[in-house]
Amino acid sequence: MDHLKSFLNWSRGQGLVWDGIDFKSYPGRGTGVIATRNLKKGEIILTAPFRTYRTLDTLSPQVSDALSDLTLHARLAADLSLDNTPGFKLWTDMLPSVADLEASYPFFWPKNLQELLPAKAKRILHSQLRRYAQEWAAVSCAFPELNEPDFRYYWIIVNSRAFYLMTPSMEKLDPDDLLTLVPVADLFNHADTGVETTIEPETYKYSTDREYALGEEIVLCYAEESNDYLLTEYGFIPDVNKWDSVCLDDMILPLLNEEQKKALVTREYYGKYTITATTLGCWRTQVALRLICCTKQNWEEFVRGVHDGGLSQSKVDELLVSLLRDYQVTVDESLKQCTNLVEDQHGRREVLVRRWQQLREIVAEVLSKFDKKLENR
Ligand SMILES: C[S@@+](CC[C@H](N)C(=O)[O-])C[C@H]1O[C@@H](n2cnc3c(N)ncnc32)[C@H](O)[C@@H]1O
Repeated sequence: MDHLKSFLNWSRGQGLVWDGIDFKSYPGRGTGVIATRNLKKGEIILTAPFRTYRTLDTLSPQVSDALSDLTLHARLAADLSLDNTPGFKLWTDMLPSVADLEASYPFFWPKNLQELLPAKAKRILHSQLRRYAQEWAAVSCAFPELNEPDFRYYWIIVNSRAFYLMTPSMEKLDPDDLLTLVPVADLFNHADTGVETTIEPETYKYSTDREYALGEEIVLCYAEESNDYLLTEYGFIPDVNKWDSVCLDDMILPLLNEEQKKALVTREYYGKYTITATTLGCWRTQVALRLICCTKQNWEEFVRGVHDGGLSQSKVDELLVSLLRDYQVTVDESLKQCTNLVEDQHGRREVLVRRWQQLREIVAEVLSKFDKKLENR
């Protein structure tokens, strides 16, 4: 906690201002933000001047010059790895440790555990690992003195703590170049909904999205995404996530022939098929399944909004239910494999088991809704 106090004192000195909040450690979530009085909706709790951020504009000239072709993510990670200023040391001292990250991030897990992740999480992870390998190859060539564990650590730190912010000077930038590290604001933990941000000349202001009672944790929504995404990008799975979903790509895509795949690509409906506990198949899922169940002409008309697809709905529902029943078998097998893993002190087995249980619950809920829907037909 002393590290946190020193960092907060330094941050105040840099011009960060907060009111009605404090920072404390939460079991299993690291440091978070707590209300120190009852807060009304819309109260400004944190003001962070642009000059305290680490962005494209604050990269050291050596990193900017040598790595101009790389993503800002990689350039920020290299810049952090090479920084040895005293203020920066105060920040890094209170960051999660290497051991914390290694336990929670699938990126660091051994291959046998990575292979047990659900398909969507695996896809995100593989793309992270591919990108990381390319970026490290370029960074190590430009800065041979850098050691890989440092770069890898900061690469994940940037991944888990940077926001996409748009300051006026960034308006013309490529979206990837909006990545910004904002000290202190990066202490908010995540939940389904949370604090709001507004931009004022030279500062970002963080305000309450609702009333908070004294002692309540104040959170931010990092992304309205599934737990597969939160696990691979941020290293945790919340118990409650109204944005959670099951990705059906691995079940639907193999059912499509080449012509059907082409039709979906042309219409920009290829992949990202999901179900949630509240939707019985998202719009994209409805589109893809209809292509399998209906004539091409009927499908074209559905996609163009000529009709609502009501006549083919029961066929679509039946196909979806049979896919979900098959998926239930996959889920149960994966759950069994994860449950049989040897317990490890990092809690990774527990995370895998919880994730598969969550997917099982969503599928069971959707199937029970379908049962009711079919009964009422
Ligand atoms: C932006 S930082 C938030 C501050 C962080 N807790 C700390 O100690 O520095 C994001 C990290 O906080 C943790 N975190 C955030 N929200 C969480 C949640 N709801 N449950 C568990 N861990 C969470 C994860 O480790 C995540 O990678």
